Amino acid sequence: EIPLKYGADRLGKRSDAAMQKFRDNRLGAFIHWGLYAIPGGEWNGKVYNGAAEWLKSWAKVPSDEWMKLMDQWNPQNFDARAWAKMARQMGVKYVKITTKHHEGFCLWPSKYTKYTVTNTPYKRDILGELVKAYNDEGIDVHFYFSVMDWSHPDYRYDIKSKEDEEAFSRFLEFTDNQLKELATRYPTVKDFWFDGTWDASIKKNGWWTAHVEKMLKDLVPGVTINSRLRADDYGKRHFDSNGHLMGDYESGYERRLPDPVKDLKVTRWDWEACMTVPENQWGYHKDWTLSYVKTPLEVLERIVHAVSMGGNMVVNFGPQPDGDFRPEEKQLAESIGRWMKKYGECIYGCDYSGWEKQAWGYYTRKGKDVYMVVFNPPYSKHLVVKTPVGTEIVKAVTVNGGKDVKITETARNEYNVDMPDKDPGEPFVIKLETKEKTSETDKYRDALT
Ligand SMILES: Cc1ccc([C@@H]2N[C@@H](C)[C@@H](O)[C@H]2O)cc1
Repeated sequence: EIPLKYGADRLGKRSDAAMQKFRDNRLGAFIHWGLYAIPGGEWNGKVYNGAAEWLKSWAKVPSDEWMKLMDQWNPQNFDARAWAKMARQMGVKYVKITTKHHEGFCLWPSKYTKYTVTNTPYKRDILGELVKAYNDEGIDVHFYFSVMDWSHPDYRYDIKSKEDEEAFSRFLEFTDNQLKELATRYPTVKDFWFDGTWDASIKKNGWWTAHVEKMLKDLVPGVTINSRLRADDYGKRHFDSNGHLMGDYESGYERRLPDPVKDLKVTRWDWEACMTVPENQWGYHKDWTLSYVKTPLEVLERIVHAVSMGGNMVVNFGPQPDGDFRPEEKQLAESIGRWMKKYGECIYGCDYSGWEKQAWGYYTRKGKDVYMVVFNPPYSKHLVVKTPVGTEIVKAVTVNGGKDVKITETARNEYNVDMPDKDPGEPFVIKLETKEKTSETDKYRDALT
């Protein structure tokens, strides 16, 4: 291994209670809310089909013109308690909120910039109201923070001169101040999820990313930090130059998931995926017909897929400029919540099973219990299960029904699990109780080939 000053400061998964809670939460929601919600993807009469929160970039709007949107920031239908109730009903255990996205507009009254909610007709501390409302519902709050800040004159994409160096040094101090402000104003924050850290300017300042991780962990004991913040001595990001994960969990699975067969390496570390419901809209876009919009079942499958590989899943919501949610997102939350109420025990506190994936769906595991989450019932009416060597199935029951399900041993470490008598008409869950195999001898003979 090569010596590093700013590489991973820990090998292996964190094992403290705060990280266990992060892991057990499993299902989160993203809130992308900022000035970009006002134009909603349209500028000067032209609708752009790129990500709505990047409209300033697509339409090449100068920052001072873009920030004039603050005069229109007045979300009269914003109700933090209603947002928190919707999150509880969806069954999310945490919410990640964009405190400041690339545009530089702050949802909290930062004293380090004029681009905040204070200087809008609305005035109120939206972030503070959301932190309280979510926490009151027993929901953890995570802060999304974009290091790249299009509104700040000292931001630099690269460091090519002494002037760049001096400006960027001022920018890093400004960023430190905002992060300290967030950590001290909202001490119940459980996580910082950094974005906007891919530019050369950050890669050349790996030391600063290590300093931010340490500063926040000193200010908020137990807080978790995503790998995307981190660059090492050589500008290597997420995994340091020795291949060790930096931060507390990998945060590279944005709008994509690891393959359940080819990418099993991810089960060795903690990771969290995040996803959009349309193809690529994080912020509010007025026209969702411009790309495919995932159905609740397609969102659910991604949630289960992530948990089956020992990861978390964060489903994105882009609130409207008036502070309410679009009907499609309310329906999604309601639909996922209905499923979680019945079957959520296969998600919360669950992890990778170590069992070989089958076509009918995904496994998750909690202790000695293995859950079968069935998305694709087979014409054979038998769900094939292959247990690891030394493990046998004692019992199978339906979750949310408690009915026994017949299991037939078909070969060594192979079983047919019957489908429930009545087709649930939706993805359903069977809980397998397992135990270590008592005897190694059995009636099966391997072929001689
Ligand atoms: C190329 C690109 C850069 C940044 C993003 C941001 N990361 C997501 C989590 C959103 O915040 C999106 O704006 C997406 C694509």
